[in-house]
Amino acid sequence: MRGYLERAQQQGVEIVLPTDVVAATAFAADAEHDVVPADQIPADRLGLDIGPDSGAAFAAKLAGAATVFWNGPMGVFELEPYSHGTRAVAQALVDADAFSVVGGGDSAAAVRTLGFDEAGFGHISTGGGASLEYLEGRTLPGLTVLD
Ligand SMILES: Nc1ncnc2c1ncn2[C@@H]1O[C@H](COP(=O)(O)OP(=O)(O)O)[C@@H](O)[C@H]1O
Ligand SMILES: O=C(OP(=O)(O)O)[C@H](O)COP(=O)(O)O
Repeated sequence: MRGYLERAQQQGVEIVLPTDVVAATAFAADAEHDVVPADQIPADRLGLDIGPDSGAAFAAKLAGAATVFWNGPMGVFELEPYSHGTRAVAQALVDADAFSVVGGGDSAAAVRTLGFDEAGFGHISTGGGASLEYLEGRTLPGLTVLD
């Protein structure tokens, strides 16, 4: 992780990390959960979503973007208490002028499960890792066959 952050800094790429996290006592919707600073998750808790400050910060960054590629929900969106971070990012994409691509089976499911109109996004693909490899310029066997 630190290696990635160093490489990004060297190349002038900004990485925005969460500053707060929803920390729960168990992987369950009815578990006790609180928002804590990202670097202070108690040892007996699980971080299951980004917190509201992070959601707002991510949304603010997305508001000014021209193109957004979204791969991966912000938390365990399937459980309501931990769906708010993912909802904040999805709403930011809908509100932004950016061309947005949602890539990933779970990200695509999140957009639908949370009730967003798919028309609010530029493109939704079930391919997550595959989409990223395609953007890297790698050859995808399935596409090669179609050529
Ligand atoms: N903090 C977390 N702890 C456990 N599971 C998580 C956490 N955050 C997200 N998840 C789960 O990971 C899955 C998303 O996987 P991911 O590979 O990131 O998405 P995609 O398929 O869109 O690429 C979802 O089922 C989500 O509930
Ligand atoms: O994007 C996905 O996963 P990934 O983000 O782990 O690559 C999809 O769930 C991949 O599903 P598939 O490999 O059946 O096309």
